[in-house]
Amino acid sequence: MAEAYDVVVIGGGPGGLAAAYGLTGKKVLVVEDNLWGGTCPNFGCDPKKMLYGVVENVRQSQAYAGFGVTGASLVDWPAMMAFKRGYTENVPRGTAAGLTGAQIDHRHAHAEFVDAHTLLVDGDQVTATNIIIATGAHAQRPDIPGSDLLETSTDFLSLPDRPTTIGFIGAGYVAVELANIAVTAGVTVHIFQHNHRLLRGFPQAYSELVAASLAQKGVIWHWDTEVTGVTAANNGVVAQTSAGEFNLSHLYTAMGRPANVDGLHLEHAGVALTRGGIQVDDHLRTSAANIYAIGDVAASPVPKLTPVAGIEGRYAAGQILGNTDAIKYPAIPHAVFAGPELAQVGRTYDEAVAEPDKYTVTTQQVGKWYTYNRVRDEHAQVTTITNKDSGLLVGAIAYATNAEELINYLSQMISNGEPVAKLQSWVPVYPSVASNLQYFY
Ligand SMILES: Cc1cc2nc3c(=O)[nH]c(=O)nc-3n(C[C@H](O)[C@H](O)[C@H](O)COP(=O)(O)OP(=O)(O)OC[C@H]3O[C@@H](n4cnc5c(N)ncnc54)[C@H](O)[C@@H]3O)c2cc1C
Ligand SMILES: NC(=O)c1ccc[n+]([C@@H]2O[C@H](COP(=O)([O-])OP(=O)(O)OC[C@H]3O[C@@H](n4cnc5c(N)ncnc54)[C@H](O)[C@@H]3O)[C@@H](O)[C@H]2O)c1
Repeated sequence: MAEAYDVVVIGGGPGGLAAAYGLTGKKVLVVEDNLWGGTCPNFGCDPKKMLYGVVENVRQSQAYAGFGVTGASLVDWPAMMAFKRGYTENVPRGTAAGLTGAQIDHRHAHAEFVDAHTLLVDGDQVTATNIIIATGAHAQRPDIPGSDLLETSTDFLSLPDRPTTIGFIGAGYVAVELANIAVTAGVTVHIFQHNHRLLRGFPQAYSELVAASLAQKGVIWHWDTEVTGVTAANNGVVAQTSAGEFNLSHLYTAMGRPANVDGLHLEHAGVALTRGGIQVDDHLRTSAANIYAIGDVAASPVPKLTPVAGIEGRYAAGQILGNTDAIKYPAIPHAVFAGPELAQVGRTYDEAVAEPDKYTVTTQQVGKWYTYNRVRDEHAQVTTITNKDSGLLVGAIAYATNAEELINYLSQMISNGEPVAKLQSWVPVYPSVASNLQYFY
């Protein structure tokens, strides 16, 4: 007989785990067919930022050359990867142990739908009143000859030895962040982008600062370039492109991350797809009333990030426990770890300049300010967007060393609707990222 649960969660990443831990009092099963913890701690944010920490130290140390630091600062690739593995290799076991400790049933197995209340979990039938789909996303592959020779960010993040020459198809988050790690470590890096725009979600002027910084570090940009095919070579691959042929040790696809829906048999449960993933309403309910979709797999109108998957997981759990409010997202900050970081939150630059009667947009070159001068960050730049009626901060963009921390503070002020006057009665450590806040707007 099929085992019966109140809720089955498909996917043991940040979204699925947040949902499972939020379902207090329910009989829950979590099913994961790869590594417990999902993309972020195994193949995404966390290992990426460990490598970033190493190369940021090199970049910052180089910035002080002639200002008190002498001698070459270089990346030892195998040691950097061993440092990363020291963290990642404990993630799956630790995550599964957490579920055991919380007495949440979990199975390392593949799940697929039989109908809206029944799943096949590695061949066993399991029934559930509610099902939460939290299956994440995967790297898109272009439809070109030799596509199977392309590697992904997951392969990059476990490269045991430093490659000589690599390429990325695409100029979004993944390509920019991994190219920065590689080029700072002494690798020759090519980026092939089919148009002339990187980091689409950020204001163009800011994205171009990142492009210029990467070019200065040695990244070779190939704008308006299509990769048309890939063939195997002795020491790697040859990329055929509209700009000619390139011999590369590795070529990575970084063209976006479509939803993981293959093999789920959503059609058996009446769950509809749309552009961007599984169609959900403002309660994260799919077209099947008892089934929710959260995180990267859901076509919810928010960036696909770990904190978003967490918010959506906790929200879906709350719905199953009886809450009926529509989901309301707070201001969601995001950052590209590009050495230095480009980060933003809230109302976007393009939205604000389109409504000059409503918003004041203030851009300041802050490289000569004490805070940025002391970290040798001469190109630092910050834009704030305020609402003309209320005077409140509604958006911000920063390109600076530790921009992610600056944006975290500004994000808190936006979410809480705090006026700048509130900063007068707040005492941050001086000098620090926070001690500048009142001067930005
Ligand atoms: C290189 C890289 C860097 C990133 N850096 C950042 C960052 O700095 N900050 C940030 O906020 N976000 C970052 N992200 C995005 C972040 O990793 C995702 O937004 C987050 O992991 C989404 O969580 P999720 O639970 O929705 O999906 P996932 O973490 O992908 O988890 C889904 C899980 O479901 C499992 N699964 C899929 N199908 C089935 C099935 N049929 N049966 C059972 N299990 C299944 C998968 O194996 C996977 O473990 C990065 C992503 C990448 C690739
Ligand atoms: N720091 C972070 O928060 C972080 C880091 C990495 C990934 N992520 C998440 O992962 C998602 C996926 O990242 P991504 O970089 O794969 O996608 P992306 O959507 O950020 O960028 C995709 C890039 O590929 C380009 N592209 C698309 N088709 C192409 C083609 N045929 N030829 C050449 N270029 C092509 C696009 O123009 C774009 O520049 C992000 O949107 C984000 O949600 C977040």
